Amino acid sequence: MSKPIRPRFKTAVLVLAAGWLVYSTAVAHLGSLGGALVLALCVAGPVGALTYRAKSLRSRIRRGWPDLTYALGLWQQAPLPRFDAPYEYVWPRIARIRRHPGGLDVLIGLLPGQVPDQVAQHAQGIAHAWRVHRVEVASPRRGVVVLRAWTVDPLAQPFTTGRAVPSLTRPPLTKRLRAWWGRLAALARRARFHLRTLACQARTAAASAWAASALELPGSGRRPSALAAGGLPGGRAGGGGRTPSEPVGASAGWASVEIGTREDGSPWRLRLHGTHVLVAGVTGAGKGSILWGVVRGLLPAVALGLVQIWALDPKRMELSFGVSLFAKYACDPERMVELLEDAVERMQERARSFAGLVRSHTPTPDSPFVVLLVDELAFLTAYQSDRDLRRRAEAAIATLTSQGRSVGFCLVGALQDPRKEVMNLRNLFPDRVALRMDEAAQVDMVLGSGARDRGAYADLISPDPHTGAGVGYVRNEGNPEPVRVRAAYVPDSEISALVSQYGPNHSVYVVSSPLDSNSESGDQQ
Ligand SMILES: Nc1ncnc2c1ncn2[C@@H]1O[C@H](COP(=O)(O)OP(=O)(O)OP(=O)(O)O)[C@@H](O)[C@H]1O
Repeated sequence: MSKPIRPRFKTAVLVLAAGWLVYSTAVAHLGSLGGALVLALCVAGPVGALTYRAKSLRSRIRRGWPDLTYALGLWQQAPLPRFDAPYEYVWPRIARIRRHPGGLDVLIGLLPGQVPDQVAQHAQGIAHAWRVHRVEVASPRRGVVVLRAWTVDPLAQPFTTGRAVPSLTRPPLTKRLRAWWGRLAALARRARFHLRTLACQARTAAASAWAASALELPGSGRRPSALAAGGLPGGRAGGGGRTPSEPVGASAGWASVEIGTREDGSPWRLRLHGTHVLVAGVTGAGKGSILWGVVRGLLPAVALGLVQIWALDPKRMELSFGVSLFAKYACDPERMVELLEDAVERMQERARSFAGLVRSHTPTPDSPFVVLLVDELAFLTAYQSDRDLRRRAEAAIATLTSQGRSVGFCLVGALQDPRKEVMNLRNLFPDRVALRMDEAAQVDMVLGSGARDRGAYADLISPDPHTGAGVGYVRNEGNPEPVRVRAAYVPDSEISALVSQYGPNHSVYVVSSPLDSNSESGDQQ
């Protein structure tokens, strides 16, 4: 028993001796006031440290981990060294706790026979036990699980890229003061979040530079030319096989568009060229902000003639607001199906002309990148009472999504109900976004099996539009890990501004008018 006490005893004697030395020096030079100050510091220091230790999330996690793992059923019985030895239990140990910009990463070593899914299915219970906003589970390597605890929700505040719409009635002073205080607090939280992000990025960059120099890699710190050209999804400029001789399209951004923010504070760029995107969410989940984010991001390239946006708007309430921005627009069932079939025809014609000559499509005014926005896909595939129209629509959507991406056709479809009876073609969309969902099972229907267990709790997104609209989880083709994102809100005033800036500049071929149920065809300009 005496062995572990001895070093502590020595330390205590040394600390007391040092304290006495500091105290007597302070009394000798500053008198009794100096002595009182040193005494106050001596009391406040350890009390502060003990309080922090007791209250900090890090120490709460460490202290409560054995009990929590017991409650979650993650304990195992240790093998008995002798038949008469008492039973002993082991639990997955915390190897390390690291800071990340929005909270803590807790690195757990799994016990033999345990799999990450066993921990992942308790992510919610762990978040409640730790009193944090959310816990994500990832397994970066075999035998290890990282529990990413988010203490704050960086996406709780909505944002737009346009100007705020001024309120018509002036709220009372107390309300205004509270709103100002809320804004200040949110600003401080954002600043803190961004500072932490910067610090993390600097640390990561320093670590990779150090690792590269330690390994003496030639050209360390430089990206391979293929990546530097922006061909990666998520590259800030347009990509998709872009060559240095095509600066125009690159600056206008057609391969991907920035439509919001990811949970880690980085911009959320939605890849469009070379893929198709399915956006699912209940009514009011914010599908409109994604559709309008795509439109807003593509308009500079539309103005250059490199991109065409075709809009299918069965509700007549969403995309009709900016009808002059689209190369084609349809809102009644028959015209919408015709428009889809027209896209299929053009796609096949382009494929025939590319065959043997071009392997990847690069937009030019002669062969623009065509983005079809379909609001409420189920209207064509499930709710359509005309069986022939439904069959034609399904055939056209299936052909476009299975063959269109390599020849510069992208379908962005929105729908409310992701069940197979409603949308049996969802597997043909490589990239998918799950906004707020009604049921837990629907999350996996949209994002793929196991997405919810990996932390995509789309069914738990707040129904309050201020906190939850536009919030969702995105799963890209190359990365099965769902990423939490929030789309920027595109207010009506901004759509009007886009219409007046870009609307009259290019010719509009309206297939059917949003104001008229008797559809008509023809060139408007
Ligand atoms: N990104 C966002 N940030 C904040 N609020 C948003 C955002 N997107 C939408 N909202 C709010 O939520 C409301 C509903 O959004 P929206 O109409 O886009 O939902 P939806 O999913 O398209 O619904 P529906 O399927 O019924 O058309 C909007 O009126 C707006 O107030």
